[in-house]
Amino acid sequence: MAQRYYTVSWDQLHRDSKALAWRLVEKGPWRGIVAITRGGLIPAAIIARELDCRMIESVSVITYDEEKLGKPEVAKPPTAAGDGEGWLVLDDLVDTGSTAKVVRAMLPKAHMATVYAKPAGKPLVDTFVMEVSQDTWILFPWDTEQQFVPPIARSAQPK
Ligand SMILES: O=P(O)(O)OC[C@H]1O[C@H](OP(=O)(O)OP(=O)(O)O)[C@H](O)[C@@H]1O
Ligand SMILES: Nc1nc2[nH]cnc2c(=O)[nH]1
Ligand SMILES: [Mg+2]
Repeated sequence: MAQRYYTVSWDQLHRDSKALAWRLVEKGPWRGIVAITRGGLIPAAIIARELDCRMIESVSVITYDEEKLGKPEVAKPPTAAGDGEGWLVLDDLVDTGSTAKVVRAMLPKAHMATVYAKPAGKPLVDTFVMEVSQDTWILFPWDTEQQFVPPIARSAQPK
């Protein structure tokens, strides 16, 4: 289990994805975008809009069962992106780098980018926006919902 959580709101995800688009627009032009599903789909949609790109491919890699790391399984390989030359591969984050490694092997010439990166996976991506520590679990807006929390005074330990 992660030692801490970092909650990302829809607003923040939109802002951080646009910041990534600003970095990527300078590195194009791009033939198309390969989204690593499922987490890469929303950043890919935001970035495709900013880069004016309508050629979207997907690759599905299943690496985690909730917070439990497993062996990456390719549920759907990319078919339209060849060896990846001129293509941009997008994911929400890189953590251990297991997913990125598998996708790199399929698309060796692609440019890989994520919105968030942890230190262990950082060397596997070409561009990212924000680094978070390795012991942090990022909670995306699709993983969470707003709910009641009790006042601090009621949950604090008595002295
Ligand atoms: O760098 P890694 O340690 O491989 O972790 C990063 C990957 O883990 C998550 O995907 P997940 O396997 O949970 O699937 P999902 O995107 O379908 O939710 C996340 O979206 C990245 O794709
Ligand atoms: N939501 C989420 N999925 C992950 N997969 C690997 N690391 C993470 C993380 O920090 N948050
Ligand atoms: Mg994923």
